[in-house]
Amino acid sequence: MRRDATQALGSDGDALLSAEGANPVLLQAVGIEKSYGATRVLRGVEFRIRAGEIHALLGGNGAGKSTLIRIITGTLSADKGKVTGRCDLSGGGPVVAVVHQELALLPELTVAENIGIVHARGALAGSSQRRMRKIALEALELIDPALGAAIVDRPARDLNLHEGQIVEIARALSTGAEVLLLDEPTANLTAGETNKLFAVLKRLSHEEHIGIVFVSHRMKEIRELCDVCTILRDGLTVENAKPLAELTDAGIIQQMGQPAHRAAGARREGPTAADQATPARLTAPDGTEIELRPGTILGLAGAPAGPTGLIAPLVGAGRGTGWRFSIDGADTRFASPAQAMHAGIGFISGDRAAKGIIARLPIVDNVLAARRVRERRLLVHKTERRECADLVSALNLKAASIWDLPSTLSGGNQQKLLVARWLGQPLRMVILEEPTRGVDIGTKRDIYDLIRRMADEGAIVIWWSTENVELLELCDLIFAFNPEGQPQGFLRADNHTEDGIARLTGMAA
Ligand SMILES: Nc1ncnc2c1ncn2[C@@H]1O[C@H](COP(=O)(O)OP(=O)(O)OP(=O)(O)O)[C@@H](O)[C@H]1O
Repeated sequence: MRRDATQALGSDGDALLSAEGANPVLLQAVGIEKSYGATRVLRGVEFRIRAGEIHALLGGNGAGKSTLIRIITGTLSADKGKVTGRCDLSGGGPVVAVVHQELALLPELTVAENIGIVHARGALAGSSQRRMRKIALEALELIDPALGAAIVDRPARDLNLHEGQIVEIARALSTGAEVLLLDEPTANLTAGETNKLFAVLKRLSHEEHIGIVFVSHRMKEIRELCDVCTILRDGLTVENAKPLAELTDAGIIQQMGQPAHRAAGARREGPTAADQATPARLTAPDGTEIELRPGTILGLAGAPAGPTGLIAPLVGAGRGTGWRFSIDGADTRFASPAQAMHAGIGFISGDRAAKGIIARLPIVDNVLAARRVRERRLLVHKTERRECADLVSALNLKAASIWDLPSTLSGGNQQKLLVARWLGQPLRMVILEEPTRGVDIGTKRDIYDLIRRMADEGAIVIWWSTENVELLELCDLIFAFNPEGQPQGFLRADNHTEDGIARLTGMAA
C-alpha cells in the first residue's frame, strides 16, 4: 500500500503536475463560490494541496473553512468554480477523506468491522470477516502496527479518543484516500495524545506522501505540525499555500482579520469586599479540600474523567461522583440544572451539541435561555430582542438574523452564542468546560476578557481546559487530575509551566 509521490498525476495529465522540485498537486479548488440566500459565504476561493504536505487551513469563525471542506469532499455543491484531483472526483474515487472532531465509528462493531465495512460485500459472513480483518490490519500497519494488533478485535466503544481517530484515519487510508482533511482533530485530545497524533500525521505525509489538511485555531499546534497555510477571510483566499516560516503569528492573525494580541485583563490588586465573603468549599472523594473566594479563577487540568466528576454535580447534572460542596457555609446539592441556575451557577460547555445549543429554537431563544429560566419567562419581549441584538454585536457573533436556527452558524459562532447567554447575569459561580473549543484566536481573547470580568465582578470561575497555555495565562490556581480521574492536588509555583501540568496530569508524551 506504499505510495509513490511521482505517481500522483492528474487525470487531466500535466495540469496537476508540480512546479520543478515540488511534490505534485493532489487536489485543487479554483474560483469556488457559495451563497446561502443573500449570504455570500465563499466568494472565489482558491485552494490546493500537494502530496506529502501538511497544510493548515486557517481563518476566523465563519470565514468559510467548513463550507470549503464540504465542497471539496462533495457533500455540498458549489455555485461556481471547480474542484479537480488525481481521480475524477465526480467519478466517485474516494481520494479525499475527512476526520471530524466527533468520531463516526459504530460503537458495537469491532475495529476490524469499522474499517472493513466499507469494503464488505453483502452480509458479514465468515469470509467477509476474515477479509475485513486483513484490510483493517494492513491499514492500521501504515499508522502504528503495535496499536493495530492491540485494538483490531476490540469494539469501537472501548477505544479512547486517540485510538478512535487512528481507526478513522486507517479507514480513510484503506479506501485509497490520498488527501486527509482533519477538522480540529486535537480539540478533545490530551497533550500526550496530540503528540502521538502529530507523529502519525508527519509519518503519513513524509513516508506515504499523503496530503494532509489541518484545520485548527491553535497557533502553537499549527506551527509545530504544518508546512504551509492557506488563510480564508470572509470567503476569500488571502494567503495561498504560503510557507508558514514566511509568516509571523501577528501576520497570520492580521490576515485573518482578527484584532492584534492583547494581554489578558489585569488581575485585581489587594483585597476587595468580595474577599470578606464566605468562601465556597469543594471536597474531593479522597478528602482533598479546595477553598475558593469570590473572584478566584480555578483551572482544572487533566483528562475528562477527573474534571467532569467535579463539574457534573456543580451544574446539577449528576451525583454520585463523590464530590461535595458548600456555598455560603452550607452543604449544597442541586437536583437539576435549573436548580443550579437559580442558585446563580452558570455553565458554558464546549460540547455545544450535547450540552448547550437548543437546536430547534432560534438564536434569540438560545441567547436568552438562562434569563428565561431564572425569571420564569417564556415569551420574547421587545426589550429582549434589543438585548439579544446587543449581546450578539458585543461578541461580534456572525449571524444573518437572530431568528435563524443555530445550525446556520459556524462552529465558533455557536460557541459565542453560549457565552452570550451568561453575559450580564448575576452569577455566583461560572463553570466552564472547554469553553473556547473551536473558537478563533481573536474571539478566544474576547472570551478570556469576559471570564476575567465575571471574576472581577465577584463570580468564582471554575474552568476545565485541555489547552494548558490558556489555564496558565488566566488562572489564579490550577488543580490537577491524573488520567484515571484522581485528584493530584494544586500545581506548585515551580510546576506552573506547560511541562509541569503535563507531568502532573500524566498527559506528557
Ligand atoms: N445552511 C446555512 N445557512 C445560512 N448560512 C450558513 C449555512 N451554513 C453556513 N452558513 C454561514 O456560512 C459562513 C461560513 O461558515 P463555515 O462553517 O464554513 O465557517 P468556518 O470558517 O468553518 O468557521 P468556524 O471556524 O467557526 O468553524 C458562516 O457565517 C455561516 O453562518
